[in-house]
Amino acid sequence: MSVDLRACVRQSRRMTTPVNVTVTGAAGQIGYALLFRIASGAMLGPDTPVRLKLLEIPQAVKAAEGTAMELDDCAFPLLAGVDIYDDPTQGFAGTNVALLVGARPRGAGMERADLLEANGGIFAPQGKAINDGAADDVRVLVVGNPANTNALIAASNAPDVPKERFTAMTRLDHNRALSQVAKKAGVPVSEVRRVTIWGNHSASQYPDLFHAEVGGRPGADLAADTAWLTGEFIPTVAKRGAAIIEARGASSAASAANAAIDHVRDWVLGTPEGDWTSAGLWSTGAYGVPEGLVSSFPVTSSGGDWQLVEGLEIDDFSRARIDASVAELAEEREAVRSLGLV
Ligand SMILES: NC(=O)c1ccc[n+]([C@@H]2O[C@H](COP(=O)([O-])OP(=O)(O)OC[C@H]3O[C@@H](n4cnc5c(N)ncnc54)[C@H](O)[C@@H]3O)[C@@H](O)[C@H]2O)c1
Ligand SMILES: O=C(O)C[C@H](O)C(=O)O
Repeated sequence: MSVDLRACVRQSRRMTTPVNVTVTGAAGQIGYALLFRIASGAMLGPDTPVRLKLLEIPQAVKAAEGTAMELDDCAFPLLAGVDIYDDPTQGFAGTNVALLVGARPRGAGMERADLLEANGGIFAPQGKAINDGAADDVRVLVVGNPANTNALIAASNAPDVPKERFTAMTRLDHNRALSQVAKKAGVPVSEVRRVTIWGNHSASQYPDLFHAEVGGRPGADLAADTAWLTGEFIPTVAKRGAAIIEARGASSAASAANAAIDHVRDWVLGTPEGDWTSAGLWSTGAYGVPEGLVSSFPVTSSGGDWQLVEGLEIDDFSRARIDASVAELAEEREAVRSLGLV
């Protein structure tokens, strides 16, 4: 019998029933930065036991076993067990939270969309396995790139799971925007609220300050510095992934894992009063984004569900940028249609 995830979290606190969390790509860079924090309680709260289900390709199972040994060695009080699979059907059986990280990262000079063909094929079978075997309350976060379109592929292959349970990660972009704004304004990150990432997790994304509040002042005051907005802020946030690959020689890992934790924690436990965050959601047509694209929107969460922040005024400057990113999402959807993935 299925149970609602929030009820499961509440029940876990009383009875130690673990929440099943599947992490794909568990032996990868992000997996290594993610698993220990999930097991410590950072994602589902300090009283909720978790059972980790690690899904890897056969060649990486041994490395995943090493990570599982280290998880054991941490003696996390909340960790009820770790199982390792190389078969999606088993990896997603009974799962309540699925973090789809496993996919190839881009290298220097590539765009995330260049990964569509290499990675797209991973998400159709995983969507089917989630459809057939996950718990009825399953919540899915796609991290593997191109994240929005991979979420679209997974959701399209899971016809029995409500579309709103499939999300793509733009929380890293959101957090990057918070930091850039805080630095510019000389305020702590905690004083930056209601920033929005619109569109695709790609260089076309639009980080929007026009509804933000920064140090108690309207974000529009900062955005009025057009040279900074268009010459620094937007490109710095949108191209940060490439800048990190260039500097580190590998794509972001700890910050991506942190963003995944933030995303799921807020989804399950709720967003703070008076603020919102950004997440890639299946569009129902809001803000002119065509239905059935997975696009980033401003969202709050309560009761274990995302709610779109509605009624924001979108001026011509923002409209053009949202439209450009959404057009890219539509192109990616056409590309995966032609590959037969949706
Ligand atoms: N959305 C975001 O903000 C964001 C941020 C950072 C990275 N990413 C993406 O996350 C993905 C993972 O990045 P990484 O740095 O951990 O890469 P990585 O190469 O270090 O690890 C990827 C892991 O996935 C595994 N894998 C591959 N195919 C799999 C499959 N079918 N099932 C299960 N596991 C599979 C690999 O064996 C490997 O261990 C990349 O696509 C990267 O671009 C997204
Ligand atoms: O940019 C990448 O390819 C990795 C990731 O999506 C990021 O934003 O850091």
